[in-house]
Amino acid sequence: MAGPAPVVAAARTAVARALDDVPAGSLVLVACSGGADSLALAAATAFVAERSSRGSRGSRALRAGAVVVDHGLQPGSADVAAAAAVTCRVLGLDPVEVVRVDAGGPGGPEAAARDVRYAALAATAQRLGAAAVLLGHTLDDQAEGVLLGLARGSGARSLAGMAARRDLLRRPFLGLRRADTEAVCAAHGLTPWHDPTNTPAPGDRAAPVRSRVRGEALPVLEDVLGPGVAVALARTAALLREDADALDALAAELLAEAALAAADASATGPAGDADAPGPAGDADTPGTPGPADAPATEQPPAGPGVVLDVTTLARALPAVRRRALRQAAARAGSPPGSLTRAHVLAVDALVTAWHGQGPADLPGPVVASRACGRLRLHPRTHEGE
Ligand SMILES: Nc1ncnc2c1ncn2[C@@H]1O[C@H](COP(=O)(O)OP(=O)(O)OP(=O)(O)O)[C@@H](O)[C@H]1O
Repeated sequence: MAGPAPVVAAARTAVARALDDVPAGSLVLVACSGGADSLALAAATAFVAERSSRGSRGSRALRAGAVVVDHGLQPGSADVAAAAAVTCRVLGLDPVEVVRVDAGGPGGPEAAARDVRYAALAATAQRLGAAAVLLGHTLDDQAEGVLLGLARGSGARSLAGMAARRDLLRRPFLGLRRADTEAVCAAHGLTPWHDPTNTPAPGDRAAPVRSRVRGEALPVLEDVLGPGVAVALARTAALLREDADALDALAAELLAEAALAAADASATGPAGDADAPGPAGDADTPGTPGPADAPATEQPPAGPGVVLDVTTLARALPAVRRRALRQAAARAGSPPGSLTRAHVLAVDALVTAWHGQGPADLPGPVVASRACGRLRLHPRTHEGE
């Protein structure tokens, strides 16, 4: 007997690999919108769970269910969600839950819907005791995100795109194309729902920007640069993920080292010699602490927050140091998504271009200030400090 179509087999293999560390007996949940990607994922996951039950002495090795989130943003969304849930049950997934959310939060409709969706998926997984939540993002989704990130001037972490695994979340289809998931659905006789906002009319400036990247920008790039642009963008994400992971690890080490050095210095008394401004107009001189003439009244930073040794920070490479400062700001209470490069450079200048400038204001609100060879990042108090 002929086996499944190659694309069906590829989808099943991708799901099985994504779940290879999930303990026997676990429940895994497919996040299903009813679109082609997540319906194909539901079909592949149902197969993998069913097959896992055959080789495990009667007890099901894996249980697979589904969560359908109804954002209530479009007329008929409840019907779309109900239809997706029915299809998931027919495929053999159990339990299947429809979760209604209120997507009217801040940040624009797309961002708000995404935030409440992820929160609903996490809450449902916790309530049902699921070991993993599977998402249907494909290589094309990854490529679109990288292109958007490039156009917005993002750094390596953002260009690294979506992780194949992060906490409970798994994205088995990052190596599959959107056309593959359509083909998997067709092979199973499934009719996916096509979200009308995903296919806006050309030039529709009111359409979600990601849909326009998908429908207009990427096709133009493929036309000009040749086919393979999406694959190349996804490869960029994979390469930068390795780089960003390495740099983040180095930055975390630097942060720990700089915090330890600051604590050691505190234990041995105020430094008092590293904070006099350098020569006037010398703001770009990197990493050169000024002469030992700090005002006698200056005290080392006190109170809560993150305290770091400036000399340790100044020795590091800019890419590592600026990441460490970003991590420090986040630790002090700055929402990472709100920290711009300008914010990070302002804190970096306190380390490498010190000329007695005042504190740097960061989102949170958090304040970064330098005194006695130490950099302190802390939540702004109501006294305005
Ligand atoms: N309403 C929803 N309910 C549950 N999961 C969802 C929902 N919307 C999206 N997801 C999950 O997030 C993934 C990516 O979402 P995105 O909005 O990019 O969907 P998409 O590209 O339209 O995918 P699909 O074809 O699966 O709808 C989906 O494949 C699915 O796993």
